[in-house]
Amino acid sequence: MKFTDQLWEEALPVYTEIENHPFNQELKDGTLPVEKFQFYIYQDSLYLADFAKALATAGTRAGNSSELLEFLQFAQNAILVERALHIGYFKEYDIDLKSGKAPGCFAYTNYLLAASTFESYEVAVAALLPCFWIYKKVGDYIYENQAKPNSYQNWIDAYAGEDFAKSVENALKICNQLAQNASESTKLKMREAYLTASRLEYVFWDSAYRLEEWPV
Ligand SMILES: Cc1ncc(CO)c(N)n1
Repeated sequence: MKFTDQLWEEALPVYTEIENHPFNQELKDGTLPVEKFQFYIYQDSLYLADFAKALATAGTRAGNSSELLEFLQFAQNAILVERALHIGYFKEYDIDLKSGKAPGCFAYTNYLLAASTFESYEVAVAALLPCFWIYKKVGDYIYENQAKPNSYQNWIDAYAGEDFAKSVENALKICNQLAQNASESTKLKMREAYLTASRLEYVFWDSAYRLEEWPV
């Protein structure tokens, strides 16, 4: 059994909650209120800017230049997706750019930045993996079950598409290679990091669905 299969099995209850979350169910059915999607897109633009930094940072800690290159490409891609959001959705919706990160986005981005900086490279990679893998699974699930036409088609196509699938495959491969050479204690930390980041993926969607605000 691959290490990533073990990760998937352990975090499956979290993934199931993500798939069943009203945000993703309504996105799939095309009934998600546009206000919630706008909130999500704005939060996601803030997320992607930090995600790119976390990816580049993890890359600098890789043991070889091919993994460094892979992570720099992931980082570049996150920046390009962030820009595309601005060119596309930000123009389409009149998004308020001033409110800043809601607590859910804040928790997730800061976790990824901290993990990529202060944890071992192996643990950093495990923390970054759910961003790829969960989005791929959610994208495929929605694509296969979606109502047509769907006003969120661009978003669905981005994550169910082949380019994103390639990145996910590469991230999984790196994670499995690292686990093969890792100690038991490192693998335990990798599993914890994967689970934590999976939970934060849930928190991020839930935050958007609730239009989350700081309590004070
Ligand atoms: C919150 C979140 N996680 C993962 C991705 C995919 O990179 C994204 N765009 N946003």
